[in-house]
Amino acid sequence: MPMDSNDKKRSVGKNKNLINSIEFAITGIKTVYKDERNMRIHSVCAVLITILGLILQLERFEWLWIGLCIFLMLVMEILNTIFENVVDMVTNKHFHPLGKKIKDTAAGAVLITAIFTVVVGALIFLPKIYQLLIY
Ligand SMILES: Nc1ncnc2c1ncn2[C@@H]1O[C@H](COP(=O)(O)OP(=O)(O)OP(=O)(O)O)[C@@H](O)[C@H]1O
Repeated sequence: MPMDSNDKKRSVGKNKNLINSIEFAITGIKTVYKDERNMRIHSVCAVLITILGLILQLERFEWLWIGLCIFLMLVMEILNTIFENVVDMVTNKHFHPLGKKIKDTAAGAVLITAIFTVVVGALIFLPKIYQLLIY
C-alpha cells in the first residue's frame, strides 16, 4: 500500500508507557483479524475445538496440549502476516525471488504447525469419540 501525504507527515517514536504499548499491540491483533481470513478461520476452529473439549470432558494435560496448539496456530498466523506485509512493503507488490522465498517459507511454518495440531487433535479426540460410538 503506497503512503499517502498524511502518512508521510506522521512521525514514529518509542511508546510512552506500558498502556501505550498494549494499545498498539491490540491494534495489531485487530488488524490481523480484519485483514486475514485464515486468522478468522483458525479462531472459529479454536472455539469449536474448545466446545468439543468441554463436551468430551478433557483432562487437564489434554487441555494443555489443545491450548498449546491453538496458541501456536494463532502466533504462526500472526508471524506469517508480518512476513507477508514486510515483503509487500519492500517489493511494493512486485515479483522478487526473495519475496517468494520469504512468503513461501512463512506459509510452510504455518503448514507444519497445522499438521502438528491435526496430529495432536487426532490423538486426543479420536479415542474419546471412538469410545462414545462403541457404547
Ligand atoms: N512480491 C512477491 N514476489 C514473489 N512472489 C510473491 C510475491 N508476493 C507473493 N508471492 C507469491 O504468491 C504467494 C501468495 O502470496 P500472498 O501474499 O497472496 O499470500 P497468501 O497466499 O494470500 O497468504 P495467506 O493465505 O496466508 O494470506 C506467495 O506464497 C508467493 O509464492
